[in-house]
Amino acid sequence: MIPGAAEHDVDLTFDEREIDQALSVGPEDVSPAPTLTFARNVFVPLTTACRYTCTYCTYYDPPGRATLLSREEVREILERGVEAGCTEALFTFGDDPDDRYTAVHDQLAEWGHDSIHAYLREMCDLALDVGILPHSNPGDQTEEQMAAVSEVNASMGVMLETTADVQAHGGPRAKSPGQRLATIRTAGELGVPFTTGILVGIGEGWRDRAESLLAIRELHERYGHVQEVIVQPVSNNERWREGSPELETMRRTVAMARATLPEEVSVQVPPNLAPVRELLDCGIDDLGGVSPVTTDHVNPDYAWPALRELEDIADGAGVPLEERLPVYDRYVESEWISERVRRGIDVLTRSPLSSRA
Ligand SMILES: O=c1nc2n(C[C@H](O)[C@H](O)[C@H](O)CO)c3cc(O)ccc3cc-2c(=O)[nH]1
Ligand SMILES: C[C@H]1O[C@@H](n2cnc3c(N)ncnc32)[C@H](O)[C@@H]1O
Ligand code: MET
Ligand code: SF4
Repeated sequence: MIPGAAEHDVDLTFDEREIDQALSVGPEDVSPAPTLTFARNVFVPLTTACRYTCTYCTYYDPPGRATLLSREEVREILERGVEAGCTEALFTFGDDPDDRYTAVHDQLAEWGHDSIHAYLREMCDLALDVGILPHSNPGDQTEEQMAAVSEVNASMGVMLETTADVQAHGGPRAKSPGQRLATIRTAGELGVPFTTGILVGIGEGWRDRAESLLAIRELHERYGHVQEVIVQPVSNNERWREGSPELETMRRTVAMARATLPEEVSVQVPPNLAPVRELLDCGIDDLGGVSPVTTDHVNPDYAWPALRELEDIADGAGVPLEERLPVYDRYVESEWISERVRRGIDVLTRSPLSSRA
């Protein structure tokens, strides 16, 4: 049983046979993708406050140090993004930051907001005004929280991380796999194009990886909302010293993801954290959000490769590199996309992505 699944009323029905099937997949069983995509983004770390303390994460600050970006700071980042031709504003920050930190709560109140989601909504609105599409990943969300921001986001996301009960999520404040799955399900119920993924090397085993991918597949089969699944290797930093997964582990996991997930769901590996050249034959078809402007605030020691290097990676594999929006094409014309976001998309696509700087 997946920890927290019963509590969050998540019932998944895959069986042992499907797990065995996923476990039997290797790189030789999948084909390389015919194209590689990426999105040009700016990272907007709204706050470093977080209710959790994942042991692999350097992003969160202890209470007292945590900060909140002001509207003007956010505007400045967004404008730099637009100038650099970015299409995505990646809003990602600590989970429920106002829950544990009175300073964050008080600052929000001073700015006239009763929750981080109310502020996020205003910042997404600002992004659309400035001319860039919001993709928010605020961690776990209730239906009410997600509904408050879904119509001002082109897509949203949360990493499942793993369905296993790992020590990295231990302690009194721990991510619950059941709650993560409930967040992914909520996105499906609300019709939000969604990004999720697994974090590899945090203490999970092969069976857990198979189970995590099957859980994502089942939720996607119900709602059709998963646009991409990130296979992210955990990276070393000053809090996490247990190392990153071996190349062979990444190769088998990417192949497992490709073989387990339906064809329309992209398999993304971030080029700053993994040797993507050596994973292309395992079925990656997306390199995720890459920023010409901001650092990866979650993994600040790992710089983004230049766009020229992405071209080089695609060339090496003999496939075209294509820029995409934070929302995948198949959702753009659907009723899931609000009028407000559609207008933002129209403005961006009037100047073809391929002809931009
Ligand atoms: O720069 C990063 N982008 C991350 N992204 C952004 C992602 O690369 C792109 O924003 C998506 O591909 C959407 O275009 C995430 C998005 C999610 O929805 C969920 C998790 C992540 C994780 C990261 C991350 O660690 N670093
Ligand atoms: C936004 C996402 O960043 C990921 N994340 C957090 N810390 C690390 C790390 N050390 N290495 C790789 N990914 C990490 C988690 O998967 C989170 O969901
Ligand atoms: C640095 S993690 C950012 C998003 C959120 N706190 C999560 O873990 O999912
Ligand atoms: S990974 Fe996300 S939830 Fe975990 S401590 Fe870092 S910011 Fe918080």
